[in-house]
Amino acid sequence: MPASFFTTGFQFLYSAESLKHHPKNLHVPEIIILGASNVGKSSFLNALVNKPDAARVSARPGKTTLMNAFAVGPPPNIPKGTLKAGDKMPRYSLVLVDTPGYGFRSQASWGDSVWKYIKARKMLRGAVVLLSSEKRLMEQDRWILRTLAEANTRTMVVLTKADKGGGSWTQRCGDMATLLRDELKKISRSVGNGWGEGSGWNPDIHVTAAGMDHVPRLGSGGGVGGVRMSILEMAGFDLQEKEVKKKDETVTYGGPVVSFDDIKWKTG
Ligand SMILES: Nc1nc2c(ncn2[C@@H]2O[C@H](COP(=O)(O)OP(=O)(O)OP(=O)(O)O)[C@@H](O)[C@H]2O)c(=O)[nH]1
Ligand SMILES: [Mg+2]
Repeated sequence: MPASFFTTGFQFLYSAESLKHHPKNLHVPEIIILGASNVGKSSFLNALVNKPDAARVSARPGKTTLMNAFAVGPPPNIPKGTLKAGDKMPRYSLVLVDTPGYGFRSQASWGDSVWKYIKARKMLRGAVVLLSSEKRLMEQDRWILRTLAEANTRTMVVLTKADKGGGSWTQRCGDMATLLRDELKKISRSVGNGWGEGSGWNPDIHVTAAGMDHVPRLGSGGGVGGVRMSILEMAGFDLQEKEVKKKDETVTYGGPVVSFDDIKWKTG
């Protein structure tokens, strides 16, 4: 069900250099994909929408240079009365925003435009922060997690490239998830604005191998199924129904999500 949601009505929307270049959006939830250069953001988006060529991917860092917005999902059920005069009824339910990576030729403008977007974008409902399971946490990763905490933006962390790196991926990713939860708890405590475990950051740290169709013991699709559900949950959709339905903005989701452990055990 979440899979078909992400492949329905897919379209490229626009590229934007900074906040002022994003067209007005008052109705459709947005999810931003963040992470270091070359971590696999564009590959991850392509895996989500099940289209290998949706966003351009390259082995060389610095491929994505603008914020690129993509639409997915069926036409939304927005009551006509809530549309502002002159606004068109959107034809899709969710916007996914791919971003340029940080850490490559360190551009000051990157931090500035993403920071402004996170602080000011009205329909931003959540962020997916990608971290490479073959690398250590970088200073910029900490900065982005703290920025999201300060803006009180719901955040989920996804470890990518589970298929790379030596040794057992379960051990490697499990250790990294433990370290990250400690880091996230530390940020929660120091920011102190209610951005906590569950309410701000998702305690389930998902693992993906977006670059591959099948990873042994990770299941077909490399953990993307559980990630799709968590993204829909952050964006405010009801996953208990047969169809994916948009929830009232004030209702918080209390249903099941596929956790890191579930992925590990269910597909073993
Ligand atoms: N083995 C493996 N390779 C991956 C995975 N995800 C991405 N890659 C590879 O990593 C490289 C970078 O992927 P991109 O998706 O372009 O990374 P990005 O984060 O969008 O990079 P920038 O746009 O430059 O910031 C490509 O060669 C991908 O094929 C993965 O899960 N496993
Ligand atoms: Mg990219």
